[in-house]
Amino acid sequence: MADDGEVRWDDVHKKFGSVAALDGFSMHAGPGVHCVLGANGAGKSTAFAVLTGARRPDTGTVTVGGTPVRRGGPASRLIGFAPQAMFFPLTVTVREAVAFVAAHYPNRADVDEVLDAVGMTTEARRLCGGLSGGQTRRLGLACALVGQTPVLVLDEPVAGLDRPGQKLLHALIRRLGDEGRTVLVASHDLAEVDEIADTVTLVARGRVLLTDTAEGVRNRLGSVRVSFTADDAALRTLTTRYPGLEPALDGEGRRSVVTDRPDDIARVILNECDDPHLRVHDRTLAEALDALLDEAGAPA
Ligand SMILES: Nc1ncnc2c1ncn2[C@@H]1O[C@H](COP(=O)(O)OP(=O)(O)OP(=O)(O)O)[C@@H](O)[C@H]1O
Repeated sequence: MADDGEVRWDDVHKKFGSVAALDGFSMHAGPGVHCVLGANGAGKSTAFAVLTGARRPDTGTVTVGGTPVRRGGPASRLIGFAPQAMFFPLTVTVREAVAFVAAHYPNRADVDEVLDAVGMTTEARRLCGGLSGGQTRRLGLACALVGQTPVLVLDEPVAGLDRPGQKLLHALIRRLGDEGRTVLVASHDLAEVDEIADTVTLVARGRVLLTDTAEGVRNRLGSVRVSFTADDAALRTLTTRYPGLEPALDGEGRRSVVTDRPDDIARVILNECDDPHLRVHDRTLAEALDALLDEAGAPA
């Protein structure tokens, strides 16, 4: 019997008219934070919609905790879902809206604690109709969290939140992942992914291109960046020795290259320059993802 937090899509197809939103989508995730990336229209939200039972796949299977998903079926009690946009009755209070959602879950959290977790304590008695965009987003997240479900599906959770709200949410998502919940996050924000992801999945044209650990993605390509200052003669020597190398220039006059041969590059720079201020940096996850998305022709 699969753990309640195990989610799985097997060869899922879903068309809207002639558009194949999912075209053989297969993915598996267990406890931890799993970031799903891909261009607009890649199929991320549709993959989430078939997981939560909001949409029915044309073919293929989707399971949560080993149970096939169907609208209103038992698997839906295992999932807390915050889609990109949520609409609330204008004349109920924030607290009432969260309490209404909580009533559908057997293992619900204390409503006020959840409102505190998303930074909405002072808005608890406000009417939903009077909330700002960011406050409505936080309310949607509170509704996703209040069921204390083993699986959380968050579609661009911090879009529209102010910086303190983003930090609060990122810390919360990390904590939920560390507690052993399965948290699926669709995101376009590579810095966010770098901060919270245990695994990264790239989606393009309705299919999964790759899934790897954050560490695995960092190591997939030439994994370090070498930065330095160099005069034109030294740069010429470097690019002659390594054709194809195109050192980037930053605003402070420093050059940098991403390479899987940092020792060789560093040796040339140290030989050619008197005072190159050489630094070797670990490549960030965002840089590695950018390169992978470019390679796949699938911008984030
Ligand atoms: N209800 C719908 N009717 C018609 N086409 C749809 C519908 N929902 C999604 N699509 C189409 O399916 C494809 C996948 O859309 P989806 O919303 O899953 O992409 P996404 O990866 O979540 O994009 P974004 O990053 O913009 O949110 C797109 O071409 C989209 O236009």
